[in-house]
Amino acid sequence: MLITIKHTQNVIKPNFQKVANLLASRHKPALSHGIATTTELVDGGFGGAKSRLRSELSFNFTRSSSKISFLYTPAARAAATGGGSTSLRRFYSTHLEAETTTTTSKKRKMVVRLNDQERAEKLQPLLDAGWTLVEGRDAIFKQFVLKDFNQAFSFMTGVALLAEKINHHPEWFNCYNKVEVTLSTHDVGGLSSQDIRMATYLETQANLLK
Ligand SMILES: C[C@H](O)[C@H](O)[C@H]1CNC2=NC(N)=NC(=O)C2=N1
Repeated sequence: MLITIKHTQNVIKPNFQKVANLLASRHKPALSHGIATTTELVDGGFGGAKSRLRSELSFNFTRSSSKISFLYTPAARAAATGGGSTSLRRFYSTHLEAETTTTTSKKRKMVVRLNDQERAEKLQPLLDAGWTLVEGRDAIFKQFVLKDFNQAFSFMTGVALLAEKINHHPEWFNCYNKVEVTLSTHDVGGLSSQDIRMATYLETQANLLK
């Protein structure tokens, strides 16, 4: 069976890459390495029969990079090269192990829920500034009262630009000069540093408009 470079580049590697990127963006500190396996039916080369190829994706995450390598298991190697011509074997074995290393972008911040110490240090100043904890949710709420609708909407526009920039969006309601904002991080099911950052920005912007 001929695993062409094209197949590896166009199918296997990008799929693994997607898994790795997802894991890199969502992995918990505890998850520093692991093995993911996938099996796929791959056309045999030169009219060979289809066979099931089981590949292993092994990954290791460090703070600044995630090293992803995928190896075809010995069984797959045997299945893939057994019976093939010598040239096929040679081709297959030279392209059998491909290693990709991606460096998760330095900018991507791993988002986790605030721990107790962070809540005491970072959440308390916001509660002092009028934010309240939402009943039954790990979220914070505040109603901002601006001069008029025009000011309220420009306030929201500025916040919307930050929301897009940091990929963190408020749950909000606007009625004339009032803007009601609820913040929580859906991806982690509660408050994270993103909410602190967004709330702090809202406070700064609202104070500028006073
Ligand atoms: C797919 C997209 O990146 C995610 O859904 C982002 C978008 N904005 C978000 N906003 C908020 N408040 N919480 C999130 O978890 C979140 N996740």
